[in-house]
Amino acid sequence: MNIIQTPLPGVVLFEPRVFADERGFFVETFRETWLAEAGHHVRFVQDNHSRSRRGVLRGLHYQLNEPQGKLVRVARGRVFDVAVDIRHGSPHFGRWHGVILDDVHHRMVYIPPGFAHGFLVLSDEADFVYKCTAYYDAPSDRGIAWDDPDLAIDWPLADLTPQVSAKDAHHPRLCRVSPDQLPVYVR
Ligand SMILES: Cc1cn([C@H]2C[C@H](O)[C@@H](COP(=O)(O)OP(=O)(O)O[C@H]3O[C@H](C)C(=O)[C@H](O)[C@H]3O)O2)c(=O)[nH]c1=O
Repeated sequence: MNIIQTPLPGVVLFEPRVFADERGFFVETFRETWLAEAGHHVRFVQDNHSRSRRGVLRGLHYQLNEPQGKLVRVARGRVFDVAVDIRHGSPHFGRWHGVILDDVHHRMVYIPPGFAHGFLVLSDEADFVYKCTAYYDAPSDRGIAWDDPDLAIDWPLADLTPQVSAKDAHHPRLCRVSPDQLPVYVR
């Protein structure tokens, strides 16, 4: 397993060893020790799985109460995955990092609590699976505009027109979110 600290502090890339043979492949997708090795002492309490068609963009989402850390990966397909530091008081506030996740290299990303998260599906279909460090709390589910001009996320749209949910189409720009509606940066 390669553990790579990304240029966005806190966001970590995991590159597992993939064992391919004539039957197919085998890959370990989670070890509790990986997170500790990466400097994150967290416990996961919920697993999620979403399936999306090409061009779907889910995000940018975050949870205000009990912010969720997420260990994300693509079980099938290919996506462009983005994390944004939106923690009020963070020295990296408003910075984003994007990475391709797919079912060839099986890379995973850990996104700490307090970051907004989203992804764009590049394959015909994508099964996106992830572990969360806190339970889903619908009342405190929040979002940031995926196309926020201040974030200027370089989504690999090419010929894609993003398909976003009605909810995701109406999230505010980060600059319009009051600080009390943002996760707090804890040094
Ligand atoms: C996230 C979640 C959703 N739901 C229910 C609520 C809705 O009735 C339905 C679809 O929810 P939503 O449209 O919020 O699903 P996504 O757009 O995939 O949201 C996720 O997408 C981005 C990329 C994330 O990082 C978050 O994990 C999460 O916000 O599932 C649950 O019951 N439990 C959950 O944990």
